[in-house]
Amino acid sequence: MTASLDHHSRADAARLDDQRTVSISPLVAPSVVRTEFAPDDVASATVRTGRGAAVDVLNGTDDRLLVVVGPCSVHDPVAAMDYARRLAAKADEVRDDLLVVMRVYFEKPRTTLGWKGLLNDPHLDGTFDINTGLRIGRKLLLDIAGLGLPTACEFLDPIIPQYIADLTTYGAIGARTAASQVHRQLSSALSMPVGIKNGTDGDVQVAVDGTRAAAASHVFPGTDLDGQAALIRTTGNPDCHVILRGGTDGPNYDAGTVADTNARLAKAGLPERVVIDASHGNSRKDHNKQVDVVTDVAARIEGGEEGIVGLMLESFLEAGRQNLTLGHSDELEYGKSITDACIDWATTEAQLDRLAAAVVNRRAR
Ligand SMILES: O=C[C@H](O)[C@H](O)COP(=O)(O)O
Ligand SMILES: C=C(OP(=O)(O)O)C(=O)O
Repeated sequence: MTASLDHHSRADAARLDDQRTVSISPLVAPSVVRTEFAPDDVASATVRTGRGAAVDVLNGTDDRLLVVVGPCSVHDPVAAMDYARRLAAKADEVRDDLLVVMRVYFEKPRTTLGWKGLLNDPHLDGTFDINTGLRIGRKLLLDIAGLGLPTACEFLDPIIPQYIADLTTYGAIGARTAASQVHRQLSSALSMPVGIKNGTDGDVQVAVDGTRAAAASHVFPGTDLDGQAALIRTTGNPDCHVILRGGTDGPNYDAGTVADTNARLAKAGLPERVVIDASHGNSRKDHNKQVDVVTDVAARIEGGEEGIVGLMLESFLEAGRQNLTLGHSDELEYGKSITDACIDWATTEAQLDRLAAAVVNRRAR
């Protein structure tokens, strides 16, 4: 546009623009980061096999439960790998009954303000070294895939998937972006199953609508692997589904809401299946209440309730949460969340055992 403007118009346009932009600097291209951290055969097989298994569980051709479990956010790659090694061993132990996928969440959608995740501020000090964050994040996904453990990410910024989506087995669209057309279009392009959360106010229809929109084909502006602006044309994603996460009015993991959600999905011509998030509005952000959710849902599953295909848990090495003071990450307690409170490792193992037993008991019915 600017090239066709005369000298006066260009000067005028410059005065109209960049009134609040402090600086614009280069972002490393996705292809560069992908080349630096390329998947080997083991990592590729983890993602390919994990995605296929997740689709089978969602479609009911695999009778296991999908369990997406891990920290609310990753802030320390060393602790994340420590957790991943334990989870990989546990996942192997329960593999006949559960498909375990580790939450490796790098992007945090904030209610107002706060640390926005490892990709945005990897040094936890407000320096926003995103070029390093993208490399740290991708390397972590690669290292976890190398353990044979599939990973899940929330996708928030529409540019980010080009850097990490190829290593991701399960994607999520959060409660704050479920209504966003940008995120629905993005979901329609993603090569993995994507769970779309109900709204923070508890509105389930927004997630049903999002699932329907993401199943359709779209054409939208995005970026290609070289970081160039590009037009993206998609097929639509048939593996999207609703995640019930509760809301400001309280929990929504009850059988009535599950049945109502599945009825809404059927009415929209979509598969009747939901994932239940034991945390967030369903635990009223009290990590201990996640155990109540698992206990209740496990009993219902083994009792024959249909339509629940998976659960999501927020879990880390240590229980609870701690506050981050930017620039003082050396003061943080190892293995404890700096965003939402999590259940600890021992409690996590017990919940996985309980869910595995529910699947065994359901089979025995
Ligand atoms: O899952 C994480 C949080 O619930 C979400 O990012 C919102 O966090 P906030 O309300 O602390 O900003
Ligand atoms: C931000 C998250 O959840 P929600 O969108 O449900 O608040 C999350 O799962 O990390």
